[in-house]
Amino acid sequence: MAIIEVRGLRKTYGDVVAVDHIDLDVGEGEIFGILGPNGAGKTTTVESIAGLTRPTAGTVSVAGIDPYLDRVAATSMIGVQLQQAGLQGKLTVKEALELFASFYDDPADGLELAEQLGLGDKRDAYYSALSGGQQQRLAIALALVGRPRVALLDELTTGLDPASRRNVWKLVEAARDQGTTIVLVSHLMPEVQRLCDRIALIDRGRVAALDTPAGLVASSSAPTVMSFTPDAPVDLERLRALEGVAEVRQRAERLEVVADDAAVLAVLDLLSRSDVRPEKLRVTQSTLDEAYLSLVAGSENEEAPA
Ligand SMILES: Nc1ncnc2c1ncn2[C@@H]1O[C@H](COP(=O)(O)OP(=O)(O)OP(=O)(O)O)[C@@H](O)[C@H]1O
Repeated sequence: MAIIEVRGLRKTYGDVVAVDHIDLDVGEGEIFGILGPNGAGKTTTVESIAGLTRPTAGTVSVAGIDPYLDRVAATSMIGVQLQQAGLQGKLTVKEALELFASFYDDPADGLELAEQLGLGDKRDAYYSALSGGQQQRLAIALALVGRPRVALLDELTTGLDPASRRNVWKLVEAARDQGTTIVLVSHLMPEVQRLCDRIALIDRGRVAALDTPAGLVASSSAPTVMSFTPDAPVDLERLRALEGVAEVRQRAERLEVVADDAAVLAVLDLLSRSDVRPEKLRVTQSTLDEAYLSLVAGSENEEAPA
């Protein structure tokens, strides 16, 4: 069942069309990822789902309410981590967690959450005295402290160190296991691949693709590359003639065969019938990174994710 329904969402700022016409359904209990180039409209979409911005056209429903019009219900149901938390500098970590917990009926233990995010020794520190990464971890804690039905996490771990990133991933998974539906924006492919059940790829204000991480990889045109050292001469023309083989390259004593997934077995079969052993065989499947780049190819925006 969809807990978030976005229909025909459009948002313009003067002449700038931030979101063009977006339809999305996010199922209850899902971790749903939003990917896309800088300026594609991801934050605007998340802010619309949070009810923080008024759509120019279209509708947003979160558990049956309009989050822009019904602010009271939205605040008690949705936790939001924005790129700019905009907290008062003279609020301590503990005070901020207590304040945000007070918006919800059944909040988690804020200090325990702070501990899990490595902020245990910063409980009495002012927000303004935290480092950028610490402020970001606090923003994640504030989004999750209410055990909200829906958590919206924008640029989840951008700028966090690898250990903190893994802690955040565990927390996000734990929140989902406790029933929170999560929408996250990220530029980090390993993060999206590990966490997300489905991904919407947003490009120039529209949904360019929507699938599971594996589905996106499979549907992209990014190829598989087989690389091996043959122990005997290979008839390269016969290899090139196989269906699904796009290219055969000789790299010193190694051969690289660029092919679609289905052709891999045909290549191995031909080698076997020719009595050639493919030594040190490596098959590099296309990654989500490559799928992303092939799906947004042609975008006027040159910027790509890290
Ligand atoms: N308040 C605003 N006023 C004017 N233009 C805006 C405003 N907010 C966003 N935009 C424009 O709308 C477009 C989409 O912005 P948005 O922040 O949604 O992109 P994004 O996909 O989140 O980008 P990023 O990955 O860089 O965070 C951009 O062209 C941006 O300049």
